[in-house]
Order: sequence, then C-alpha cells, then structure tokens
Amino acid sequence: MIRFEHVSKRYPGGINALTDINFELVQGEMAFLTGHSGAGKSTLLRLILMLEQATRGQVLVEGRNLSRLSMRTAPRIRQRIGMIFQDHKLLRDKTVFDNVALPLMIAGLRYADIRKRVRAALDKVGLLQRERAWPLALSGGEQQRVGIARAIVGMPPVLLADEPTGNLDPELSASLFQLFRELNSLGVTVLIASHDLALIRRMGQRVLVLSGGSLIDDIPALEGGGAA
Ligand SMILES: Nc1ncnc2c1ncn2[C@@H]1O[C@H](COP(=O)(O)OP(=O)(O)OP(=O)(O)O)[C@@H](O)[C@H]1O
Repeated sequence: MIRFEHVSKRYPGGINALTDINFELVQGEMAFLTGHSGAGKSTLLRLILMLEQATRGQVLVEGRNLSRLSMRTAPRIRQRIGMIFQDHKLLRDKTVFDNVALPLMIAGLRYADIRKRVRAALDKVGLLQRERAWPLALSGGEQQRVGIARAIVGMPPVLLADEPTGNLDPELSASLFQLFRELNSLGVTVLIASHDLALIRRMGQRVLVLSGGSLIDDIPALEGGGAA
C-alpha cells in the first residue's frame, strides 16, 4: 500500500532530512511514526502526499511509483489519502458542515450525496449535533475531530496524521487514537506521526522510529493490540 525503497530526501541548502528509508505498510495496516523533533517525520509524510519529491529511491502508494508521476497527478493521488494536521486548518468563516463538505464540493459531488457523506463522517467522530456550529465555538478536541471528519469524508483508503494530538490533553489524545484504531478496523491504512511515546506504547501497534533522518527501529505490533 505504502512502500519506501532506499528513499533519501535532501532539501535545498543541503539538509539531509531522510537517508535510505526502507519499509512497507500493507493495506489495512496501522503504524506510528516517531522520533525527536527534526527526525524527518513530516518529511516522510510529505513524500507520500507528493508535497515533496524524493531525492533518491522510490515511494510507492497503491503500487504507483510517485517518482515516475508528474506533479500534475498529485491531486489525484491526494484524493486517495486523508491527511490530518496538528493545527487542523479549519476555515473559521465556514460551519462545521461546510468545512467537512469542502473536499467533496471540490470533487464535484451532488449536494444530496455530500449531505449524506458529511453527516456520516460527523457521526463517526461524534459531532453530528454540531454540524451548524462555527469552528471557533468548539473545543480544541472537537476542532481536531472536525479535521478528522474532513479527512475521512471522501472515504480514502489511506489516512495520514502529523502530530494529531499536539495540543490535546491525555484523555482526548487517547480517544483520538482510539478513533484511528476504529477506522483502521474498517480497513483504512493508517500512519500517524507522533512523539507521544507513552500513548503509542499503550496502543500496541507497529512503531517506526526515525532518528536524524534514518529509520533506526521498526517495532512490530503486539499480538491482539494494546490497551489504549
Ligand atoms: N522545506 C524545508 N527546507 C529545508 N529544510 C527543511 C524543510 N523542511 C524540513 N527541513 C529540515 O529537515 C529536517 C527534518 O524535518 P521534519 O519537519 O521532517 O522533522 P519532524 O520529525 O517532522 O520534526 P517535528 O517533530 O519538529 O515536526 C529538519 O532538519 C528540518 O529543519
């Protein structure tokens, strides 16, 4: 589903953000990506989204070799990937419903379909009652869940998250991770960058560990999953 083969990324200016990364995430797998600040987590996710291109090696998503695709193909690749950011990037002048509906509106779906899908996504994150609310009227955890609803509304087979629990308290973080696990159990391939080591350990999932741009460990999931 996602495969890195000898991938290196050097930014202009000479910074080697990633060096010879190799791993594969099969369809329906869930994993965490961890490492200290600057280890290369965001860069790795950005390569999958075609927001950056590998300097060396190959990134494959659903069997497609991204280095062989032109950047014009990027929007089509991104339609297959839900992305959750730490700061959730909600539009303040749009309601919760409209924020979640945005990717479907861009994709040109009919309003009746949009309505059905947006309500299903909001239901999944427990926010159906808040569809008419404005983002600023929501708590940080609720805003983050709106961001997740927006990422899953197009039913992408892959979900990526970059420090999704950055500003949340431990309880909310745990419930968010639980939600990722639920989505994963529905068949979605999930990769979450996080440095919340305590929580990651409790989840009992596979953990990829980056240090200074190298993949220094690949810890397999515990049998039967963790507690969380
Ligand atoms: N656009 C860029 N141009 C130049 N260097 C960059 C760029 N983006 C990231 N870097 C550098 O690449 C390295 C890896 O950064 P990256 O953001 O991928 O790490 P990270 O593990 O996500 O860090 P954090 O946890 O702080 O977000 C760092 O040294 C960073 O300064």
